[in-house]
Amino acid sequence: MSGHDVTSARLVVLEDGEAVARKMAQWLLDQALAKKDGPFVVALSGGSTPKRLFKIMAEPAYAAQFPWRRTQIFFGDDRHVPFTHEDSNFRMTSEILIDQVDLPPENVHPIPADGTPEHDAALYQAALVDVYGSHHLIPGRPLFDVVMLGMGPDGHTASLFPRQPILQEREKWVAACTPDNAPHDRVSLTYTAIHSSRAVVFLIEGAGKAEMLARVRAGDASLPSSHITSEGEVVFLTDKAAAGDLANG
Ligand SMILES: O=C1O[C@H](COP(=O)(O)O)[C@@H](O)[C@H](O)[C@H]1O
Repeated sequence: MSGHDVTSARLVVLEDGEAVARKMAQWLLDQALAKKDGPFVVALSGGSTPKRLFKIMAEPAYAAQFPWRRTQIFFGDDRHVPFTHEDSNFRMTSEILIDQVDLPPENVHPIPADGTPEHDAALYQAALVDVYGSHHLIPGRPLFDVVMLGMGPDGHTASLFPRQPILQEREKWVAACTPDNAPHDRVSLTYTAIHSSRAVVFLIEGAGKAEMLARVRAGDASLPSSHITSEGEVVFLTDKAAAGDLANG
């Protein structure tokens, strides 16, 4: 696949998690305002890292500037649990961001969780096809403007977990995954869908992720995050603690 990968990705190192979240919020606003042809389509990450970003995006002064009505919100992955479950990425994002801003409900696309994971993955792909307007990904016409990603301590990103068949999926845009080292069945964007993006941005914070980030930057093929590509740009936005020695070079 042509485009950019994690070894050539831009590394942006900021003082701390607050600075990372503020930078990402401003960058997202700039991208959204600059998008003139069609909707601004974003895939959000889950877990704990994006919470600070979502709080900033819900602040009245920020939210008033954001073009919510022409923004389509998707999720990079979710745990296959009811929307009310404490581990649901959709629940977390709704409470902190979605319910606080002027987003039309039809612009918000939670990953369904009431069928089998495989069936719900197919439904989610259909929702993406609907917004994209084609069953086939067209190079030069990305599915997403921005895919936000996190990274787990095992090198997983979205719900692309080590040792799982989803890592080999190249046709489907969305697939099910059952990690052997983390709770819950998952539904996740595949590498193929993530690649169809103008930009992929990893948000990575904390000293606990420094070793993993260094291995991913070096292209360690055993880690799922190392295989992320985008037909646009790939960026790591990190705090000093996660960047470790990479901050110096
Ligand atoms: O399970 C998940 O983990 C990753 C990383 O989460 P974090 O808590 O370390 O920020 C996250 O990006 C993904 O969306 C989530 O489902």
